[in-house]
Amino acid sequence: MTLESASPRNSTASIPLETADLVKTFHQGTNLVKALNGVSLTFRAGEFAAIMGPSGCGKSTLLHVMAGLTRPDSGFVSVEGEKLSSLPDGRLTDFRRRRIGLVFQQFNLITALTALENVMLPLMAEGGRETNGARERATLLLDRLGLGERIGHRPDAMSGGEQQRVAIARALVTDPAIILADEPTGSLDSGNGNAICALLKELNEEEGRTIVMVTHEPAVASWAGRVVVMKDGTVFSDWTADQFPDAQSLALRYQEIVSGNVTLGAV
Ligand SMILES: Nc1ncnc2c1ncn2[C@@H]1O[C@H](COP(=O)(O)OP(=O)(O)OP(=O)(O)O)[C@@H](O)[C@H]1O
Repeated sequence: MTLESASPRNSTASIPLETADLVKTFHQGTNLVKALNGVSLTFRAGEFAAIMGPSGCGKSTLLHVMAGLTRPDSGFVSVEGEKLSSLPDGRLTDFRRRRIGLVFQQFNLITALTALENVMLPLMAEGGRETNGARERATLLLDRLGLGERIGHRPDAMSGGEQQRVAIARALVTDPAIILADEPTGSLDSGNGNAICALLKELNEEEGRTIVMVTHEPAVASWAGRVVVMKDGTVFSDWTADQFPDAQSLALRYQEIVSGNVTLGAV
């Protein structure tokens, strides 16, 4: 079963996500850390991309900037042609809620709410009022993700893999232009991690969802059709699936970069 799209995901939005020359600096005591140092990337509609790189290279910062959770010092992010920097805070929050689906390593579900209520949250109107069709859409999504029997359960009564599927359902419920996932398998064992990767791949292939996922695991990144490797706040390499035929070859190439055995010109 494929969920019907309420938005023109593949028509007007051929470039759902673009970044241009992003720079982001953080203060750490008296030091300045350049987390992003000129990142320009374009993600096409229906693309499934992984962002990899050694710890501290700026992956999460990039994802947060693309999600509008962190404002860059310079450069811009454009989602479906809308520059996030041109939106004041209130409109940015609203835009993000409708057009960007977020998935985090720690699931970020509300423990006092059931799976169904968590998934309905992005559809609730001002004052917590239920909007038309919210319950039906959330139920359909949870069913689609194999959680039809679990909709009344609270997160602490669910496995990590189930909680992450609830979080993915919540990310999908507004039918956003893009799904941004920060280490979505990072808190899961390999079996549950694989199941989440398979689910993301299915959502990408069967529904044309554009997905950008941060991970430091080559086995997880190899599910994607494109792998961007970052180093020191910049894009070090940008590979398509034909350049890494399997997880093992990706792991080898990635390890060479992380260990410093490859220079930029050789990638
Ligand atoms: N809020 C912050 N305040 C200060 N420094 C920060 C902040 N967020 C990130 N940094 C620094 O920016 C750099 C990039 O961090 P970021 O979390 O984006 O890296 P990462 O590649 O996601 O790392 P990891 O794989 O370990 O999660 C790091 O040096 C980090 O210490």
